[in-house]
Amino acid sequence: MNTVKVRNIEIGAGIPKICVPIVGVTRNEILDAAKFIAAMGTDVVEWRVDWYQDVFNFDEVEKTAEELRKALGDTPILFTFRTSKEGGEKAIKTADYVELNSKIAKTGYVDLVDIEAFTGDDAVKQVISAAHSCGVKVVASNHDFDKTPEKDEIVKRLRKMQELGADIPKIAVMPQNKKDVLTLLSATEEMSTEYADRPIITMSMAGTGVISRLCGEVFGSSLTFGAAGKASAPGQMGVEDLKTVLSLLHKSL
Ligand SMILES: O=C1C[C@@](O)(C(=O)O)C[C@@H](O)[C@@H]1O
Repeated sequence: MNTVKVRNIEIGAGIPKICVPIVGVTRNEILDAAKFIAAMGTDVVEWRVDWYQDVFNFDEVEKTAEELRKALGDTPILFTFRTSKEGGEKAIKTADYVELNSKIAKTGYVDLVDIEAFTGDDAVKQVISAAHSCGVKVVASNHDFDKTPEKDEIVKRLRKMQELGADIPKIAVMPQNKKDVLTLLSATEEMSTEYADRPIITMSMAGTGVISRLCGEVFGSSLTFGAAGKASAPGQMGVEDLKTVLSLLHKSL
């Protein structure tokens, strides 16, 4: 199993890494959140840029990214535009989405970019190759905020992300009952032991799915999202509690 190294964090090795999202609307809100998170300490920060009011002005995005990098020191930054069709705040034209992700990768201010895997294979490959050409890693993602697909379908999507060349395949699904959480965990176990040659990230959302955000080290998910202030998705636990649970489990494994 290959791991993914970003700055001094090795995703896929040992205890699952904690990623804290920033969902500020203004530059000040974003930087205040960054300072708060930096003081608290986390493995990775996700900038959910779809929340940012100036996201369609790419020069402003770059300026904010530069400030964000300063505020976060050496903490790796994951840059994510979550589109409205996958549960995010805004819609974006595919050409702009590719341009935004490619441009931000080139700045050197971010370490990872998130590309929604079902944007279209050409667009996904374009972002992956732009990111890789400047040493930026790619998380390919897929979200279902209504339901949990069958196990085979979840595995199929994760495998497709790997085949497209993403460094880290990721899927977030909504459980309608407890069995759906088992389906997600079972797909995670199967993908990570039988098919993946790289780290993967999976989660079952909301309260019913919260267990899946804690047991990644057992079933094969390498990173978990935790909230510091406003959560970016249902079911995210506070970072301090998350750290406690992950380390308790780690000690007993
Ligand atoms: O893809 C994900 C996972 C997530 O949706 C979650 O359920 O924790 C939170 C998002 O901010 C992130 O981009």
